[in-house]
Amino acid sequence: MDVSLPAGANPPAGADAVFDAGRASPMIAQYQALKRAHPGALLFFRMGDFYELFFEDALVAAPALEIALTKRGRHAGEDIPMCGVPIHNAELYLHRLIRKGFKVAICEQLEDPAEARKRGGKSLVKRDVIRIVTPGTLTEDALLDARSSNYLVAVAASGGELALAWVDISTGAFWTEAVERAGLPAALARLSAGEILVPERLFAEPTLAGTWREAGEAVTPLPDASFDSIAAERRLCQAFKVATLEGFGGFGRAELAAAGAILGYLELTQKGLLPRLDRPRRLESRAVLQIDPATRRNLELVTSLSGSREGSLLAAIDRTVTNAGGRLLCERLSAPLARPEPIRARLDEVESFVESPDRRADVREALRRCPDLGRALSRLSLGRGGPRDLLAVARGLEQAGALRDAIGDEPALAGIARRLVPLGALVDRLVGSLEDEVPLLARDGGFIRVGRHEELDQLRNLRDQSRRHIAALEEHYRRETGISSLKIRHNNLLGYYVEVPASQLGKVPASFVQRQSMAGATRYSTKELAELESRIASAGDRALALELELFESLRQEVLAEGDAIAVTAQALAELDVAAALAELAVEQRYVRPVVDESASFAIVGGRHPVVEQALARGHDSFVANDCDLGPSRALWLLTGPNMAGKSTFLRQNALITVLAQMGSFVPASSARIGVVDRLFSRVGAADDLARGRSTFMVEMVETAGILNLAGPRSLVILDEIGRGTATYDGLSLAWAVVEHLHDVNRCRGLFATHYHELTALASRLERLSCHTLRVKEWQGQVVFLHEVAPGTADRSYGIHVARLAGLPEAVLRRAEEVLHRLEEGEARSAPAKLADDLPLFAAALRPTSGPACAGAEPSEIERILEDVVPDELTPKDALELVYRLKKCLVEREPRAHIRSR
Ligand SMILES: Nc1ncnc2c1ncn2[C@@H]1O[C@H](COP(=O)(O)OP(=O)(O)OP(=O)(O)O)[C@@H](O)[C@H]1O
Repeated sequence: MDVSLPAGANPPAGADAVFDAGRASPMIAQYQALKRAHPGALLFFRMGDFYELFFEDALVAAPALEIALTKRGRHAGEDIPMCGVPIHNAELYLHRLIRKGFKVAICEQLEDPAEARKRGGKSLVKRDVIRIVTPGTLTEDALLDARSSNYLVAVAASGGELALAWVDISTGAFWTEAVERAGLPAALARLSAGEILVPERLFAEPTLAGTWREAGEAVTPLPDASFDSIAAERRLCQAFKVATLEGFGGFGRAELAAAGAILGYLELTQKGLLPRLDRPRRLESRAVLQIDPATRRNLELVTSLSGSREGSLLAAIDRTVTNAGGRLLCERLSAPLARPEPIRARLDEVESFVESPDRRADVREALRRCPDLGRALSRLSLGRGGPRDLLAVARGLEQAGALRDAIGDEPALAGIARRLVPLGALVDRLVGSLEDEVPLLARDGGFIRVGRHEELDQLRNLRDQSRRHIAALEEHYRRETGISSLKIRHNNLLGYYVEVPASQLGKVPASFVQRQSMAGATRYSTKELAELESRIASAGDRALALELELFESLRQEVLAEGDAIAVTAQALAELDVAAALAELAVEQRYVRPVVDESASFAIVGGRHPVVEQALARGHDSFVANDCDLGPSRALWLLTGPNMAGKSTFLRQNALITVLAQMGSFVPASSARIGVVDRLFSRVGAADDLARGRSTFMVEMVETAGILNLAGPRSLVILDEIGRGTATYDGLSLAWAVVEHLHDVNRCRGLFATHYHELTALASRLERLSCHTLRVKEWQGQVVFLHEVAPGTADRSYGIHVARLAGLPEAVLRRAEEVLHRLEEGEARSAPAKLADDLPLFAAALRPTSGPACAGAEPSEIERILEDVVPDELTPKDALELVYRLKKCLVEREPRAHIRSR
């Protein structure tokens, strides 16, 4: 959509006190004072029907908004740069600026210019900032994504503890969580916050620099004083009108500090107005499945690698019918649980809907009629709501009552049913007071039902009759003057006026007072018209004022039930998610998983939820596979040709775990999962050039994170570790990583590799077993069966895949020739012996018997080794020796660093 503002659309200069030359004019002084009070935000300075931006703000905002940069008046001998946006579609521009990471202070006129004029000729209109719009404090539908939560997060530290607090002010959800340092990136990635408040001291800590970088634009550093835990306690007590926080559960100092910082920031940005918030609740870190940012990205849980929702797991499983349900599904997918009991409770809810299709259909039908209760309530609480929000509350509550009846006495849904509070009296009052169709903004009037309020009805009649009087007056003037084309019109400048075309001017009576003459017509005022106008205006104004009063009293009635409405909104969302997951389960043939405290991981007939649906669209079917990572075979080494389905298999098991632990049925014929506490996945490789990390570096950083954090309850998915470097470095690293996972981390895991040499490890590591993806060679073609079976792959068929990809035939033939020779050489080097040759260095240093090594003369490496007396080497000598040998190898035998497959 083109939202650029034509240069001429700015209001004329001089509409308010002037921006004049020389000293700061009163207007500039007012502007500059407001600007100084709100550093770090662009100032939207209200002037009539526009928000204007001046000086530096104009220079920054004009290109960001793609609107014309103009100038207005002069200051200190220079033109003042300016740009502006019309208020009627200011939200559009705000949206653009917020998206680009700006914060915007909205400065309004606090009085009518006429009132200012009454104080004397050049008096300034009073203005002040009424709100600072920041990415974490949005409430408007136009600025928010309807189907994802928008969190404002604060991170705080106290006495060595670290904690988070977060709110979604568009629904009032308020949480705290104590986190370990190592768990901070995972917690922040889970929340995917719109804005993260960080004390300057933490922001400057070098060990956290990577975390803040990861969060990017969202981070807002604030003075350390904003995170004072004593002040925080006071703030929380005030906000929730309690004398002590004891009843809220035991918050740590850092949690208090973070929660207090959030309240402080809300007060600052909302200018003292606090939205309705739930009482803060503590989330225990161990209650949720820990998923670090890289794993989250790799598994494409809520967005695909390209950043869009399309292609993600969320898009594949979302069958919710309300926005609130969509948000809750997204939250649950981002934060699956790590305790079997609450998972089972969620699964019970889903199962009850799977088993009763009729109830499911009825509930989903009723939910479709449910507006976004939570967001409507939040706007009303901040004074930003309108009649449509009141009506949304009424309709939502009405449906809540209907849904409670539809659920009946189903035991699995009793917990939800109890929280659906229909508030019948409030609904009756709202529905009785409001028209069926109401305007968005209260100031537009016309939303209170006719017949509801006697005085209002009288005023409206008066106003509407007056309008009929205008029509009658027009008719009267036409007859009296004989000017049939005479019209009575209205604009903001002249009010009501009579317009006569130029050709008829001779017939205009003397009593008409000329106001404005234009090319084709002349405009007049008359005494009768002025009187009528004043009657219309006063009746209209009084009617509107009365309607606004009635709106305010309805708003207060709604807010008085705010907590009950918020609870109902949450219950409706939970109902939507349960019914939607049941719909998905039936549609996609998912089964209820068993999630318990055991150490099992037994998936029978597992499928990849996203790939399966994609294949189905092309009428292809997905080949189901089993995966059993029970205690005696917790680690699988998966080999198989390119394109055989290794990555798909790895991911599907991680995704089945996520689905099971978020409380969803899973794509399998049966699944038993001993609850997983941390999920790690390193799949694929991408450069992170922006952060100066190469592909290999990214791979190693992520692998380091896994080896340091994975424990016996973790599930680790590793795909092609080590492929980003020279063969032997890569193989050695992969080798050592598998050993570490097996011996030290002792986690459940799947490790896919093209280093077939690694399969030799199975004979030494008791819980490691080898599996492969089967292929069939048929008439010179390779057929991928996508079946996982015990065993190892003998070839990678990389050249076959390259042929499918369209590499030139000459290149393919040459590659086949090289492969043949390399394989001949490899056969003679007996790589399987590697397993017996630990430590690894010995294996890596043994000269290969490829063509480049086949000389009769002893090689340089052999000569060096001949001179070495191992017992006389210091550790430093040994290390230098390794470097020397390695250098020789690279100089003499670059081919050894080509991957041989
Ligand atoms: N179980 C399956 N059933 C049907 N099709 C599958 C299955 N698994 C994978 N595929 C198809 O095969 C394609 C390749 O799968 P995948 O990327 O997992 O292979 P890979 O073995 O990891 O390949 P590479 O080693 O080249 O990375 C997928 O895009 C998918 O379309």
